[in-house]
Amino acid sequence: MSGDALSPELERPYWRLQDEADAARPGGGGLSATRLLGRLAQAAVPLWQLLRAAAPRAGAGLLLSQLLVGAVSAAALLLSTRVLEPLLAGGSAAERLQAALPDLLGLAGLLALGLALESASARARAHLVPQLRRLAEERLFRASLQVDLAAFDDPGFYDQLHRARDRGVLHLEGALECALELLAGAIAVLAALLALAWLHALLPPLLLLVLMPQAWAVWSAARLQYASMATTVRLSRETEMMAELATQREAAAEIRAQQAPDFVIEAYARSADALRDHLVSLGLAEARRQSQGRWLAGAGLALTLAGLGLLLQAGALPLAAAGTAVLALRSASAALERLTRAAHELFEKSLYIADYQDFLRQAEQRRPACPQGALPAPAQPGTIRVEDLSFAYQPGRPVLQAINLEIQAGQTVALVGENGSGKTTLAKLLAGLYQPDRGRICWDGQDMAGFEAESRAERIAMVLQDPVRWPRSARDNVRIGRHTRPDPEDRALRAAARSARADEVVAGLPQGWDTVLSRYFRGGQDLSGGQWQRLAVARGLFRDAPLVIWDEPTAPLDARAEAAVYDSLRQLAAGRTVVLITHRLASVRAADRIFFMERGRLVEQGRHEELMALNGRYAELVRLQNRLHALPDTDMGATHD
Ligand SMILES: Nc1ncnc2c1ncn2[C@@H]1O[C@H](COP(=O)(O)OP(=O)(O)OP(=O)(O)O)[C@@H](O)[C@H]1O
Repeated sequence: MSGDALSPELERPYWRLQDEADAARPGGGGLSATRLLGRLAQAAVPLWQLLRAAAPRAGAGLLLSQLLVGAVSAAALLLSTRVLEPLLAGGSAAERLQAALPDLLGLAGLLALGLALESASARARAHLVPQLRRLAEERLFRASLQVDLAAFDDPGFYDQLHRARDRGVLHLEGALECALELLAGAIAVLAALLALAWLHALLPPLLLLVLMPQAWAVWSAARLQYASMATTVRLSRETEMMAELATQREAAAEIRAQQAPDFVIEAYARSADALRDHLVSLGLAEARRQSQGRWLAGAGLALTLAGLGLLLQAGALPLAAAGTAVLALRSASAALERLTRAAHELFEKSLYIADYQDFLRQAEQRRPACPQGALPAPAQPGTIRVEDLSFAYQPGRPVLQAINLEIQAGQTVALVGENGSGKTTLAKLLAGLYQPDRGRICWDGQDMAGFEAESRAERIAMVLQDPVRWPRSARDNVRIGRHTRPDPEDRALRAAARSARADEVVAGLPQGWDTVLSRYFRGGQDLSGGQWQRLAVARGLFRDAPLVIWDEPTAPLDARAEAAVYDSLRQLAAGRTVVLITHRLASVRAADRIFFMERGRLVEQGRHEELMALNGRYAELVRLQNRLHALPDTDMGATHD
């Protein structure tokens, strides 16, 4: 990676922020008040929906307590005037105190009520915030687990998912805090304004003289941050990428082997220095605005006090009301600061929340459609016929073209061909993981797209080329093949493991089947590539389905384990349909049918002997492999037959 700024491609995933920041630049529309209010409202809607779903009562209780806190503080302000009136009147101190006592007690009661409401609202928040996160996360995971597999091949969708996961959920949680702060601040300012309006109609405008400069300072600082958001995000991303490389377990060995620590540190320092300089200049500009705001607020305060003095002198305002006005001024200005800060933060978070919402909407559209009148798939998939099938991951770049083939029920067939010829893709279509762009796949004459997705998946066991290494126990790694299958005393589990020679792997683990297979956990254990593969094969065997699709099941296995897997495959084949993808042509000699693929097309098919007699592409590959293993062309070089 060069030290220069990242390529536009790497920045693009955060296009939303980029667009927003562009809009904030001169001529880009700017951060208008309507834009801000619109964004805040947009963020509030999903928050409110989540709150209602997570804990409707606690949510409503929280809102009510916030409103009551505002009402109590307005009442307390008004009562302060009545307390001040006798205190500022003539008479001895004892007489004045006695006259003020009832209202003083009332004021104390109101303050106590305010405190009780505050603590009730804090308790409700403590309940709500984790529940909100939990629900938001679950919605995200459910949505991503339910989308079509093809969605994961769309870089836009995949990026959106990660933005929603990495930032959306986190910011939703923070946004709730901000929204509550905003509400509390707004209610407190409103309460102060109402209380002052009650005392004298001229007091609210006087209060605004102090509040407006303060609001202006926070607002313009927010605009500055907003305008520089794209730069901040880009530089932070660069820095984070390097920080992640420096701390990742996966990269640790290679960084050392390539003697690259200095390279990583230098790359980190370049972007981190730029980020630091950018943040410092932004911070200084913000501080300038804030201090201008403070000076203006000071001037506003002087004007307000002068106005109060004039009202007092003219006898338009009693001294007690003037005292209350000063109290209201202090409380409103503190509340305004809270409010503007919360609004600013909520605005920033609203961008991420919009990402989260967009993702959920997209995911909903990407859910596989359940066809009207879908039927349960037959218990035993009969003859499988692929008719004129074509498929492309990206428009205009076909990976499979006009495939026609037939697999009889109970046959073991092999898909062979060079790298990238489309074998895995065809296997995934056979498994229903992708839908053909053209043509169809029929089970006993019925288009498999018309079967209920769940029941269709039930009939298929698939071991993929690069199986998932579940960071769970060894037992879970096998049982996940059919986790709901009752298996008293692990009998089926152990049988599957024996067939895949995974039992030997488990015997060497410190806690046997209960060993957690991940070094990320204390006491966890990692396995070699071949050992993982044995577990994956056991997983496929444990699944015990009538249609079995094996994609390179033995690639990383040693000869003994490979022989064991093929033995089990032969046993497994009885009564099942097996589709085997392999580059080891020796292992497909006994297949009932071999399909040879080339550049997305099916170019040859037949039994081994037929294809050898044809002397085409398959025969050429067989001869090549034999030469590699120094075997005569008549021999298939089977190591385990
Ligand atoms: N998810 C994907 N998105 C886009 N293109 C893909 C995707 N998966 C595979 N391809 C492309 O489709 C073509 C066929 O890939 P496929 O994995 O089906 O081939 P294969 O015959 O199984 O290869 P190999 O023998 O190397 O496993 C390749 O050109 C590959 O780059």
